[in-house]
Amino acid sequence: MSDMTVKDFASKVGRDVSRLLEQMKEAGLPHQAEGDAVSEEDKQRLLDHLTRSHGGDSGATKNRVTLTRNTKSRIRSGDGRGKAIDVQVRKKRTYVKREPEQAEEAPAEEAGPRQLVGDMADAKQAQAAQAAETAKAEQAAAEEAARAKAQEPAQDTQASETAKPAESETPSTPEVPVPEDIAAPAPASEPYVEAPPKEPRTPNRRGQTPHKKESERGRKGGRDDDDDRRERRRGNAKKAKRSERRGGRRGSGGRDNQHGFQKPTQPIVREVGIPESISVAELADKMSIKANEVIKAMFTMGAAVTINQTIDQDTAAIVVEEMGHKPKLVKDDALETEVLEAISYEGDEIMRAPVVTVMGHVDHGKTSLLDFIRRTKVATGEAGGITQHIGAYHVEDQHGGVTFLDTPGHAAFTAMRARGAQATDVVILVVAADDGVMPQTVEAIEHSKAAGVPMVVAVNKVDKEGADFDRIRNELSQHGVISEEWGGDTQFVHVSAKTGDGIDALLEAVLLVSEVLELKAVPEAPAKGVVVESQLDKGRGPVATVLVQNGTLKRGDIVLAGLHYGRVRALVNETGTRVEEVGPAMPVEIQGLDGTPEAGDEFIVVADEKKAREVANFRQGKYREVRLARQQKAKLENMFSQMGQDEVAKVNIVLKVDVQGSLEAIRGALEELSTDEVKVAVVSSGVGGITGTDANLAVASDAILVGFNVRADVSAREIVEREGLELRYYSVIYHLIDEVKQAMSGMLAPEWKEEIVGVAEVREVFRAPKIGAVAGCMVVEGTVHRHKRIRVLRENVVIYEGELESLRRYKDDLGEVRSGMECGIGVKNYNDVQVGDKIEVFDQVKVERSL
Ligand SMILES: Nc1nc2c(ncn2[C@@H]2O[C@H](COP(=O)(O)OP(=O)(O)OP(=O)(O)O)[C@@H](O)[C@H]2O)c(=O)[nH]1
Repeated sequence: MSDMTVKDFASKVGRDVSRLLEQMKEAGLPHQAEGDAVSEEDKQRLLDHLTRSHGGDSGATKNRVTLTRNTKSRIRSGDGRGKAIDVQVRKKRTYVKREPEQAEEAPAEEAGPRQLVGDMADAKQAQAAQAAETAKAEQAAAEEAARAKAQEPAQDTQASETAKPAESETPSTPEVPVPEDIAAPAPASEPYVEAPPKEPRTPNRRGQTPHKKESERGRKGGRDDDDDRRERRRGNAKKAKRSERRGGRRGSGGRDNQHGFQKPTQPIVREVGIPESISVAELADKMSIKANEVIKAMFTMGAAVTINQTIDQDTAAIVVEEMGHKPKLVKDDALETEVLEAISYEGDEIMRAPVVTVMGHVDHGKTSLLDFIRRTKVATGEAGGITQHIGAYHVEDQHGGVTFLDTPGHAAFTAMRARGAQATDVVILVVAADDGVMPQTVEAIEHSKAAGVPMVVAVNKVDKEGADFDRIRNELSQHGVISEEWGGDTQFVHVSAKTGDGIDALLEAVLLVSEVLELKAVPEAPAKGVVVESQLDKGRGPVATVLVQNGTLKRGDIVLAGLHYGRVRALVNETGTRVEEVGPAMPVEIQGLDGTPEAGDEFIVVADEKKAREVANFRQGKYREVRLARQQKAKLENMFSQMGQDEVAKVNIVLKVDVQGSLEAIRGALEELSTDEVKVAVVSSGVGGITGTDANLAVASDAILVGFNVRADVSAREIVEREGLELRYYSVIYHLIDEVKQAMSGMLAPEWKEEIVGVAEVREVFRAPKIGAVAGCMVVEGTVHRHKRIRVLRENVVIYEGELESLRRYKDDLGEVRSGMECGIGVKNYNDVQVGDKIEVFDQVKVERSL
């Protein structure tokens, strides 16, 4: 074969002359110009160099060639008119000569480098030709893939049907250009195999993990060459082809797409911190699982909960254990504890005055007694001698001081105790001499005994005739209250709240008891005590009467009381005098709190205002949670889910209606709904609008507020809003009964609910002969719509239901008028509108249920 020039050679191999020269230079050949002669040896050197640079090693055991190809095609779905999708398939195939002996045997020398490059060029042409055929082949391959999929769906893990056929067709199709001179002759059945996939980063994935799924996946995806070869040897060409496809893709995926995640082989057991209450969503989050799983788990445990429902610590702990994690109960009042523990109450103790509560049966003279003592014993202040009523007062006797809590009756005493406050040292039990021991006398005895508070019996009304002291002693002894004369330890004092007889003796007796009790306090300490009562004063803001039980409360102190806190702006005692400080066992009214704490709330003086605020905020949050939990319980919709949790589910209702007649009917009908499983109890009912007292009662008794043709007033609505009470309005008895019935049977909650969309207040009424009454209104809430149904309310009671005849503003007829605007309203077929009435516009809205 005669030598040729570089130019000839370049044109022969279809290469750019300069590029070829470059490659020759890289191969260490001396050629510089296109006219330089290229010998057979030069070609051989160039070939060796090129082979090496393609990852092969001439004469070495592994030769490889990499082919890349892009094909583009367009497929149409359906009958050809459907959506056209462009499919681009990028393929990179590396072929490796695996068997060195075979390579050696190969007559590579015979073919020669010229042949090689020539064939390389041919290969290019073949490739081009093949591209034209690709679409056809794709079609065929798609069909084949579909068939394969149908036959072995479990094995086919490929995702994209559009990309799959084009790619899968390539490696095994005969037109793949495998240059014979590189791909030295090898057994026809197995000339070349694709480069084996790199070992996945997880070594020996197959069979190493105990998870069945994982190992299966490993087996499927990680099929290696050995498997493939074995399959080929078996002559199962089709299967081999498929596995090759899979293996090839997995191979490259193994290299490029391998991620570092390893599926944990053991379940992860987390330590889950559970606060005192937690929502289902939060709990799931802490366990790193979906809320649905928690809901499911709880459902199997017999509790139906919703994602936002708050559950208590104990329940949450059970759920966490059930899910295989470790619960860790967390006290979330750490800050509070820290603040409280930081206060030191160390110091010299002094004797303090006793705090007294007066109890007894109705009309036995409790108030009279308290009033008499206040009137006669409280030193009048500078403000014209008028004593101020602040819920507690202090009297000084020649024997010592006594502080009276000015809220007679055991209801107040117990309410305070229910809040954890033990304010009373001594109870004065008032028994009217002419009436004797009555039911509430007995209750009072029980309450004070339960609190472990000693008693002094004041036998009152001794000025009246017909007193039988022995009978009283006798009756009381039956309840464990035995007078000293009879060998017991209770002092009996005969008094008259009317004349004042025996009052001094009574005070003396109280002081005697308190001496035995050795009541002590540290005056030189930050104050702490209990809230006796509080209210929102129009001029002064929140004011609270507190009883200092220990320490000294000073003006300027930072007080944390229940859910509220504040700097004490002013201290006013029972005589109306402003004071700078008060010591132990003294009542005082304080101003400066940011809200009104509840009677019975504890108050403390803290050093840091910021911490006081934080604790108050925390308490408010906690209070809200407790309230939310309670709300959930009191909802009509949740009634069914409560069944089975307790022995008998109970739904409490506070009912207000428009007229006495409906009251009896509704009350009866509701109570008749009670079954063995669910008890419907109307805890309170009455005629008239829903007031703040009704709402408070509903709060206290976990009840639903139901208004039948009546509406809630402002204070009630405020409480409803604040406490999240359920307030429902009805105007048809059947609807009310039906909804409660549905809730009881666990059916869906009412799908349709009335929603008040606007309220207009009647400010003036114009009467025109033709059109009747037109109400000049101000829209005070929402929007008044011309075409929606309306009700006319008087004193929050519905007096008419119908629709609007006209809605006007100046001379324009309007479809709707928004809040804050005036308008003229004509009610269809109703002319009795009066100033002060309200016109409420309502809508029927669909309530979406969520469990
Ligand atoms: N004669 C006489 N009447 C008295 C005496 N103490 C109270 N009363 C009268 O008894 C009635 C009831 O007295 P209250 O002080 O209102 O009795 P109470 O226990 O506070 O009653 P409730 O507040 O309803 O629980 C009033 O009419 C008093 O005037 C007394 O010592 N002698």
